[in-house]
Amino acid sequence: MATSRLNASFLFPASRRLDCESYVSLRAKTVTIRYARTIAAPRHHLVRRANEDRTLVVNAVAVAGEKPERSYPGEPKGFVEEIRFVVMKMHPRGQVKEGKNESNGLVSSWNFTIEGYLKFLVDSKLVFETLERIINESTLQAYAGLKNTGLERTENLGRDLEWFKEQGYEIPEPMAPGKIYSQHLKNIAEKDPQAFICHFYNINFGHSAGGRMIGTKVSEKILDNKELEFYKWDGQLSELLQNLSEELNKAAELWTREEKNHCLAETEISFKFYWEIVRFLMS
Ligand code: HEM
Repeated sequence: MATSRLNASFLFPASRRLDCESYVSLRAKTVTIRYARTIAAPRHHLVRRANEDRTLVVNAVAVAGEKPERSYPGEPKGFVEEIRFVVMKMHPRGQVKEGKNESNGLVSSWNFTIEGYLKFLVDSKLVFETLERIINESTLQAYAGLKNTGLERTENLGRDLEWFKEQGYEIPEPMAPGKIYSQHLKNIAEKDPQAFICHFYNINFGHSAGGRMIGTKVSEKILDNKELEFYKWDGQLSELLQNLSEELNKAAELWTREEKNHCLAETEISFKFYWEIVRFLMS
């Protein structure tokens, strides 16, 4: 019999007494158990830790001959890799190759205009602003590690828009795609942290990947290679992203498989909503 590390999490009704052993024999491995309100912690020799955030970590004994649970693409590397896998499948193939300079794909054929780019920047600012305000003002434990990641973009975008204004351009008001996305974020922020965190991941990582690639092309084609603040970060971007990945993986460790799947399912909404903003760049 072997004892192995855990990745499964399990929500059980506070009213029911937990029968560790029967659960363990179903799943084997170590199990994280979250519960909604204080209950008598199950007195069982398998309980390793009962902490303030109402999580019990249990070492379970693997049952001989038990089939391993279904694993999800990316799962062994952590939950962020799972979301990444889902969102990458939503990208048309050419887009990713283009990002790696392997093809002259979709974005290269777009005829950028300052007018379209300004709409894109204004709506992006509204979305980042909403995302960042929610995280900063929320008292939800799930968002605690997402404050001050160094990836915040609102102020930088504000400086860029100021620069365009100084150049004599009129800054448009936010349009429907930005307003709709922002409203969606507000709607889910308090009641659905798994969905909200999906957007948090996609917006931050999407901007640092495809977003930067698009920014470079816009800059070359219509801004005389001017590098905007939107694409500048204090410190190493790779490090900031790595830190955020770790925080997101940590948050997701407390989720049930159903909650993780719910987060993954939100990816499609995130991609669609942000895509509507990216579309301002096509003309
Ligand atoms: C024209 C539109 C887009 C282009 C050209 C594009 C391009 C790219 C490229 C080149 C990568 C890097 C792939 C790699 O390193 O293997 C990437 C990654 C990614 N994209 Fe997009 N993308 C676009 C739209 C979107 C949208 C609408 C979203 C969702 C909000 C999104 C979210 C992401 C995410 C989350 C990643 C993973 C980043 C990482 O793990 O570092 N992308 N995209």
